[in-house]
Amino acid sequence: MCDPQIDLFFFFFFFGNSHVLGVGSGSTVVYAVERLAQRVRQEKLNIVCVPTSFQARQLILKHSLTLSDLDRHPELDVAIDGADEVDAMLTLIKGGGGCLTQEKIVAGCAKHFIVIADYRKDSKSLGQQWKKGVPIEVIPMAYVPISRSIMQRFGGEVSLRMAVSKAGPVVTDNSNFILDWKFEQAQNWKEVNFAIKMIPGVVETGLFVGMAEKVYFGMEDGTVKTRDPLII
Ligand SMILES: O=C[C@H](O)[C@H](O)[C@H](O)COP(=O)(O)O
Repeated sequence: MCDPQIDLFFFFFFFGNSHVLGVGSGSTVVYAVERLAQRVRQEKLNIVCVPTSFQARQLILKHSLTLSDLDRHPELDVAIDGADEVDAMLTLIKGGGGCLTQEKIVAGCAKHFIVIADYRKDSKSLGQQWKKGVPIEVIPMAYVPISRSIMQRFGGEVSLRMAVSKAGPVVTDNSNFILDWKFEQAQNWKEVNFAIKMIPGVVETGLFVGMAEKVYFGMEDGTVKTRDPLII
């Protein structure tokens, strides 16, 4: 993501100087927060930031931005976040880094939800680019029945995400487990998201349907492509 496009984004959404911003998680958001911090310092903007994860909170503190939460700021002007995959309708897969639940809550509280991603996340249909499946955050004691239920109803393979530098499973910022559902074919993502959420023990899915308002793709040649939803 090049700076001019990030500037365009900030110009568009921060035309005043007092805003509440949701800060997403992952590696891409880091660039946006760095640029935001520069602008806040240079222009003395009054921006309050609501994090979507432990990582986002640390990022906000590292850059001496003003940290807030949904208790104090339940309505946000804009939330900015990365994605693991974005399809033609702006349906997203998120949660590759295990942070989907707080991200969805914060995005849902924002008037505008903007996604920044590199060209490798851009696809026509979910599953073309992101091969690790749809992340689903679950209550630990329910991970086996939930896995079985998803496979029986929707096919594919569900696996418990295992930690890399720790024995056992990944534990989320909310003390839950993550399942990764490798689906076999494109689905009606709105219906599937709803159906999975209805399974007892499911906390949230990494399917973000009808939420993103605009996506900025950083392209290989340094240019930026934008996409607005075809249907919301
Ligand atoms: O769990 C992680 C979040 O959903 C991230 O926003 C997503 O994985 C994209 O991360 P990155 O910008 O590192 O590709």
